[in-house]
Amino acid sequence: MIEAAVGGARVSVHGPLAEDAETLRDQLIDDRVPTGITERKLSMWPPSVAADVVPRMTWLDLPTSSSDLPSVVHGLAAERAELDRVVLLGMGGSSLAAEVIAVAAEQPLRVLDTTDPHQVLAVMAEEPARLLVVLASKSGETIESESLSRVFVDHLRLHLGEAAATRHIVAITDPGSHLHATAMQAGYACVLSDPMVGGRFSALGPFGLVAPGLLGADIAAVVREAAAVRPSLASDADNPGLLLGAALVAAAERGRDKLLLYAEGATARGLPDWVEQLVSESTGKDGRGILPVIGSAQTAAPADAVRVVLGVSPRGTADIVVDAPLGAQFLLWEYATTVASHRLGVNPFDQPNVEESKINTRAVLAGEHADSGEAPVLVTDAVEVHLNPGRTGGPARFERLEEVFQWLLTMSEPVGYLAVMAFLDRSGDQRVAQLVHRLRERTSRPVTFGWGPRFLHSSGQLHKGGPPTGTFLQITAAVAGDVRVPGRPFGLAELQAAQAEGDRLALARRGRPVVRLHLRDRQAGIDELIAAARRWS
Ligand SMILES: O=P(O)(O)OC[C@H]1O[C@](O)(CO)[C@@H](O)[C@@H]1O
Repeated sequence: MIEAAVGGARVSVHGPLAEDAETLRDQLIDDRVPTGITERKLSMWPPSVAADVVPRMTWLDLPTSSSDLPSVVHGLAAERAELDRVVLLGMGGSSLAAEVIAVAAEQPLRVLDTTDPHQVLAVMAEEPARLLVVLASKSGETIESESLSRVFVDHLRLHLGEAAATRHIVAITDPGSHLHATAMQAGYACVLSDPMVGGRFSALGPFGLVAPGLLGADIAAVVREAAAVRPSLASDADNPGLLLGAALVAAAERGRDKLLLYAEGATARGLPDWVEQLVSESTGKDGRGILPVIGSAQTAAPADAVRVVLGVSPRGTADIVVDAPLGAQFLLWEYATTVASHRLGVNPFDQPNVEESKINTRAVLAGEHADSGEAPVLVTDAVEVHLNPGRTGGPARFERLEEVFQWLLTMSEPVGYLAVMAFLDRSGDQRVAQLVHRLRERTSRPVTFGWGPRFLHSSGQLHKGGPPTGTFLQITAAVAGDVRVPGRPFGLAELQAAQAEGDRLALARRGRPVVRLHLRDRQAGIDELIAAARRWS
């Protein structure tokens, strides 16, 4: 076992990985990586990315530069004390950390990082007079956030009147964005972010802190926890972030490039989703990358995976344990991901392949690709099964849903993974997770799960840009009622369907196996999937 501890944070590496991690850590020290990162040296990075990477290292300053933020947020909250239902509209890095902090603080933050009309309608059904809506988008242009902003601004104005609605809206964005201009014009409270800090590295800035702070979470403590470990990042000894990065890379370099992430204890409960975005979107490109797999029920990790526990490991079965207060977890993982990206030779701050699905989505919305939906290869009472558009190989027909599951698992052998992507309501359709449990019981391969379109801003980058070993199961569904997007020619249901189709086309274009299960009736369809999975096991 090898460990590094500082400021209440402790990283330990166990079993055979410990020796490899120690060797690699020493090599990183010889290469002067700790100061290379903290002193933002261009020479750390391949020349093709260095000029882009180095100016984006200001996330290292957030433990200091965010020290005034808690009092700003406190002021905003005090002026809006009666608005006790906080709704956060934002994708990926603009909402994931906020959700983690709110979960740890047991504050009921309503996060809408979706285009699912059912999930959105459930929040719209709440009393408008109590809503405080946070519009969170660095760019101000992300289609989900922009559409949801239109929906909620219109909703508040309709119920409260234009003048009164203004107090119910807080914007978080980069200076100069379209959202910034709108906020200024409309008189919304607006908290500006550092434009050089990328979304997934912004946990300790306004995107992570404002929404939970408005609900009363102790965000000053989160900043302090990060500040306590910040000095260690420049040092060779007692640098837990360096050991974590070394362990991730040592494992990946020996072919163990999947992280089975488990959270232990209330503090870390929401953390795996945030780590998933950070690691997969930062490293998953140029055919390389580390695949996080959250909360797998598998007892035996496949040979190409390492087990990572966030919190105190009770069973001693982990390869890596990161036991730290939340603020320190954020900073250590950001640093370790930067170390891993350095070693992999990728730019941690871009997400080139997310764009592909976005372009396809816009094309689908514009009516192109109208013929991409080939005839289903199986139709049951409530489920249609579609294979890759323009696919090569694979069965021409399936007789039963079980055969579809079996085929997908076979396609993920021997070194791949199966990604289940559900474009459903993550509050109302949670039962679909039972299907994932069954699939995990039937395979030794990693099975990931993501809600669409949320995962598009997380593991979606790695699906397309990372190692080409994924097999994909997409679940889409009919909607019972749509939500109109004011000023746009589409509603949320059409947008959600176009996002699923856009991503399916991007995956299929790479020759990856993709099955789409379309639920013609949501609840009956989910019932059928679960029943088929049970019959099969
Ligand atoms: O804050 P924005 O600009 O709306 O972006 C949201 C998310 O979309 C991405 O840019 C791409 O997935 C993420 O990196 C980011 O966190």
